[in-house]
Amino acid sequence: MSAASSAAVIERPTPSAAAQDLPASALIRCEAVGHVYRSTLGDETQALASVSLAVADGEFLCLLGPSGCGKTTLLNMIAGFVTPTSGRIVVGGRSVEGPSPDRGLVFQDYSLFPWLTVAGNVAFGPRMAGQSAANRKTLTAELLELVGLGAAADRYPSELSGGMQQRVAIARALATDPAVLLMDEPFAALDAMTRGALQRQLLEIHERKRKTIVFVTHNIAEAIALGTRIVVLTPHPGRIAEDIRVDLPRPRRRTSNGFNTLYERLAAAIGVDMAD
Ligand SMILES: Nc1ncnc2c1ncn2[C@@H]1O[C@H](COP(=O)(O)OP(=O)(O)OP(=O)(O)O)[C@@H](O)[C@H]1O
Repeated sequence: MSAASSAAVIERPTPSAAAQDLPASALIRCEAVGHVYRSTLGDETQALASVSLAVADGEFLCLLGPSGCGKTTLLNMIAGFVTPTSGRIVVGGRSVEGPSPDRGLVFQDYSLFPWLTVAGNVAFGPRMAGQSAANRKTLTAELLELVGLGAAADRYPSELSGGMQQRVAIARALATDPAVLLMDEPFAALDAMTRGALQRQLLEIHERKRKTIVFVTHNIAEAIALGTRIVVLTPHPGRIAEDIRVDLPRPRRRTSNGFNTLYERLAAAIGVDMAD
C-alpha cells in the first residue's frame, strides 16, 4: 500500500480563519487558543499561539511534538486545568471553564491514591458522584476485567508494577463514563514490552467503548501505532505543523512501508534527524 493511500492529509485551515471554519458538530473545538505563562517576575513564555483544532466523536487523536512545544498545555486547557489566554475551548457544545467528570485523565506518573485499594481507586469517581455501593461494585468489576486486573482488586498501588498501575489509572478514568479520555504521555515511563501491551489494550478499549481520545506523546512510533489522526506541534510558540489522518490497517507493523513512510514524514516535521 502506498503512503498516499494510507495516510491522507486533512486540509488545515489557516490559523486566522480557522476558528469559524471548525465543524460545529465536533466534540472538541479548540478555537484559536493560545497560552502565555507569566512568572511572578513578569517573564512571559508563549506556549501556544492560535491553535485551531476540531476533534470528532470517536477519534483517537495523537498530539505529537518535541519537548516544550505545548502538548501538555493544550491537553490541560482541554481538561480545564489551564485557562487559555486567547481563544476558547468547547467540549460537547459547552465552553470549558474547569475540570469535569466528562473528561477523564491519565497522566504519566499514574497518580493513584496510595491509601485506596485498586477497586477503591476505580470506584472513587462514581462514589463522589453518589452512585450506590451495588452499582460501584458492578462497574469496578467490569472495568478491572476490561484492563485485565480482575484478580488485583484488593491490592494497593504500591504492590503493583508500573504497567499495572497505569491499567488502574485507565480504569479509574473510565469509571465516570467520560465522553473524552485525555492522556498525557501515559506509557512514557514503561519498558518497551509493557508499553506495547498497554498500547494494544488501549486500542481494544477504544474499539469497545468508542471513547474520544486525545493522547500526548513525543514518540513517533507510538503515535503511528495508536492514532486515527496525528497532529504535530512545533515549538516557540506551539503551532500545528501537520494534521494527518492515519488509515494504515491494524495491527500496524513497524516493518511495513506505510509505517516507515509516515515515520519519516513525521520525523521531518518535528525535526528529528533520521541518521541519529
Ligand atoms: N507553569 C509554567 N510556567 C512557565 N512556563 C511554562 C509552564 N509550563 C510550561 N511552560 C513552558 O511552556 C512551553 C510549553 O510547555 P508544555 O509543557 O506544554 O510542552 P510539552 O510539549 O508538553 O513538553 P514536554 O514534552 O517536555 O512535557 C515550554 O516552553 C515550557 O517551558
